[in-house]
Amino acid sequence: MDRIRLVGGAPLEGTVRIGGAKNAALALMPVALLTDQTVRLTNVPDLADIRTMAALLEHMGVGVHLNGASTAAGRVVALDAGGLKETTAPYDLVRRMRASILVLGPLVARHGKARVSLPGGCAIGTRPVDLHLKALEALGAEIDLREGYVNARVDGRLKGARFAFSKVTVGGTENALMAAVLAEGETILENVAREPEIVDLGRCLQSMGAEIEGLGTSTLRIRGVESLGGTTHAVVPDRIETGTYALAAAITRGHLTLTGTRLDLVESLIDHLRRAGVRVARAEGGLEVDARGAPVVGVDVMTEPFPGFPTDMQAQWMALMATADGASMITESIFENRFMHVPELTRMGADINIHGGSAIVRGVRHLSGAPVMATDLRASVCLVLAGLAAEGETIVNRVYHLDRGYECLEAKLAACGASIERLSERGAAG
Ligand SMILES: CC(=O)N[C@H]1[C@@H](OP(=O)(O)OP(=O)(O)OC[C@H]2O[C@@H](n3ccc(=O)[nH]c3=O)[C@H](O)[C@@H]2O)O[C@H](CO)[C@@H](O)[C@@H]1O
Ligand SMILES: C=C(OP(=O)(O)O)C(=O)O
Repeated sequence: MDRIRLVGGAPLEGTVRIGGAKNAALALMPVALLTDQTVRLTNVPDLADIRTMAALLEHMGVGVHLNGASTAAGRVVALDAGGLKETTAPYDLVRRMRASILVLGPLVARHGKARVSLPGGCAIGTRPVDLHLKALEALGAEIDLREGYVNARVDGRLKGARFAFSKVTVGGTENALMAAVLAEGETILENVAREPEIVDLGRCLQSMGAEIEGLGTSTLRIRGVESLGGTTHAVVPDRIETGTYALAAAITRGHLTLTGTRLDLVESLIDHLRRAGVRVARAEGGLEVDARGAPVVGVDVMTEPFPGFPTDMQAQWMALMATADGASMITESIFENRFMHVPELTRMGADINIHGGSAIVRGVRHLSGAPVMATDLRASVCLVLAGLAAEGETIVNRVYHLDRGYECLEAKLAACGASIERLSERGAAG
């Protein structure tokens, strides 16, 4: 299994190009199931999760064409569901990636049936999909759970309805939205997620002929149409990749320009960074993060649905706070088990205590490099950030987590002066 070797201490300096958002692309790819015309996505990141979604769609008979290697403008993926032959998402593919559940809404809306393996929990929490199912039932789908699978069917079309989510859910909103666009009549979805990935999904659907009002607000009004056409759509920039590199600049007290991204996607994070003492400014095609000479101070955060501070940035923020002046409290309100990075950061010399859903972090003068391992994507990248700031060598194990969400992580960091390399299975640099 590959590992990442880092030697910390160098302030990063340079430019990083931010790719398209993994979490937007994972919702946009199943959109192809809603039409028999071609859906062409640009700015698609080259990531393990994208390949898993491509494999799942191919298994169903969707033609998936990647334009080869990544280019400066990201990958183009063309999806064609004209020859769909299968409406089952098998356990073997779903267990590799929870976002596979996003095929459920489109399948039942356009093909009247779907059999999708229940994704189950993962390292960060139990992560039920009850609200996805309730929303689809409200639209008239008959759903039963058997042998670990969700079986959904409807005779004819789904029917528009009013449904209020009891809790804000990104995936639940995406599934309901993709189902409602082909339902008969009007659907009103209340208390929906407002994440930029939902807005991106909605805009893509609109470009295919869907009638949606309220994108970016907590109520969506959808007038169902009989069919949707093809489209070409550019995936929104990845705000979590943006935030991660912003914190790489901050934790190394360096200076990075991030291109291909937008400040409005990361406002809450930027607000917290500025309060910590880091300078952030809009730059041509992106933003500039300057922490040179900054005495980074402790700032509390609480994770919340967008536009609040993202749970997917909580671990990286903790790495920064571990090296800040003073103490901070980090409260995780979305997932019940998202502090797995704490014991590993502690092994690197961080001073962190967990009290229920909050962690008290007391900044230390120096972290020290160590062999570390994490059980999820953002926890793993938080250890990379800690390693960039630590004295000595850090080895991050289980790199496959990083490959789910960060394209060319080592190359992007090395180009800005980090001492970082990937060690292949046999220990040679690769
Ligand atoms: C592929 C993707 O886009 N993943 C993101 C998505 O995950 P995902 O869509 O799985 O996260 P949700 O927004 O659905 O989860 C939010 C909370 O709602 C709960 N819940 C969710 C659905 C449901 O039916 N019942 C229920 O109780 C979850 O357990 C969690 O506590 O949003 C999360 C929250 O911003 C991010 O951390 C993930 O990176
Ligand atoms: C939690 C994440 O992804 P997923 O929902 O696919 O597990 C993430 O991107 O941080």
